[in-house]
Amino acid sequence: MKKVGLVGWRGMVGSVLMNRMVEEKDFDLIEPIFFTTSQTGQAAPNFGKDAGLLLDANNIDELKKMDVVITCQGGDYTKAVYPKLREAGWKGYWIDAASSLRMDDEAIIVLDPVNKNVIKDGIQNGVKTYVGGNCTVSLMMMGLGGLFANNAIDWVSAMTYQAASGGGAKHMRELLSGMGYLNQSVAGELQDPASAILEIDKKVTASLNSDGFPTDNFVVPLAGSLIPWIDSDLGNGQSREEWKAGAETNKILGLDGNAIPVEGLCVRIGTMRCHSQAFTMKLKQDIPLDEIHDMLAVHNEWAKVVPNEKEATISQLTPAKVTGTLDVPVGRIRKLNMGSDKLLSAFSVGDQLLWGAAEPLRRMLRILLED
Ligand SMILES: NC(=O)C1=CN([C@@H]2O[C@H](COP(=O)(O)OP(=O)(O)OC[C@H]3O[C@@H](n4cnc5c(N)ncnc54)[C@H](OP(=O)(O)O)[C@@H]3O)[C@@H](O)[C@H]2O)C=CC1
Ligand SMILES: N[C@@H](CC(=O)OP(=O)(O)O)C(=O)O
Repeated sequence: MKKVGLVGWRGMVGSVLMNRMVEEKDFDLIEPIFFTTSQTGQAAPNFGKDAGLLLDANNIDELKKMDVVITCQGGDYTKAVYPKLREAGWKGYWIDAASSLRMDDEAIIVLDPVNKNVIKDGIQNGVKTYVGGNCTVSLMMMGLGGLFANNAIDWVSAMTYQAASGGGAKHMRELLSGMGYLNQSVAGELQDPASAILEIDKKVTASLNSDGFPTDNFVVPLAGSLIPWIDSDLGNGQSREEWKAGAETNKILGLDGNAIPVEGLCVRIGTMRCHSQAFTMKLKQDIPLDEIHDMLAVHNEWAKVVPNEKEATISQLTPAKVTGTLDVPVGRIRKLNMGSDKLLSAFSVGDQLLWGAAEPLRRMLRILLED
């Protein structure tokens, strides 16, 4: 049995990963060893198997004993530990949720329903470092996988609606605190059906901009507002989150540079853990809608085509419906009335902690175990 070191298992992404590993009985196939950066020596969690005590996640000698290390601990941890581990001669498999190593030549971005061939080639060629993709990129590729696989896309613009969870657990809490703060500020008026809506709105706006509104994590209000910037400022008008779309999509597909341009604006909105995206695509040729539906539906078992009708859309294509599931529904598929039959729109929703973070890592482990 392979010794698998788990780092970051009690964080938000790590907890989702542990749940999925239990559901899929992955622990039956491995010898799990749990690491921590803060609780060395305490009892390890028991996911159906006694795993002794927590080991120090910065102890290179202990990590060196692992066949595989899976980390959801974050980029700073990866930057601090991964080079030392490799310099110490460790030849094991490193599976990582953080973005730090994604674009390194020695790393493959994993999303096996889309790039199993790239992963298999990598294993064959001795690649030992496998990194999960950015959440919006992975979710776009799960939803539109059929079009990418058929080399049907000339370019795509992805306008995102990203959930608070992308920032981490504290950001989710802040969103809820903000919602509560706004509600409290007009609780009395809401009880009274006769109260004037413009008075309510005035109070809500004042609350949004008041010093008491919780903004420690997002810096500005999210509840009752939105934030059209995610991740750092690259200085060229683009956010790092927007840059990832083109860079990672092409790397996942094993294409050079920006072979398929992917561009757009990334926006944080007040949802908990589902990222949504509105796509505008130029197809390489005019493909009939029913063929597009077929391509999307057969590509992977999680992409679900939603008919472009009001009832189906509002009941199936929302974070409320999708949260906690592996489904990636894709709807609003239509040719845009802009003078070309090659211009297509689509909208997708997906749980960013599942396909956007934990699931590709879990499946990468499975691929290694089955290899
Ligand atoms: N959030 C997201 O959407 C995505 C995140 N990622 C990557 O995953 C990394 C981890 O993200 P995320 O899971 O959100 O981070 P968390 O902040 O939830 O967890 C990170 C670590 O914080 C430590 N920690 C300290 N206090 C607590 C506590 N009370 N409960 C749980 N853990 C605690 C744990 O380490 P220890 O046990 O060692 O103390 C834990 O592993 C990110 O930095 C990013 O690189 C990737 C894709 C998406
Ligand atoms: N940046 C994403 C979450 C994330 O962690 O992305 P990445 O793994 O690319 O750093 C978001 O905020 O929604």
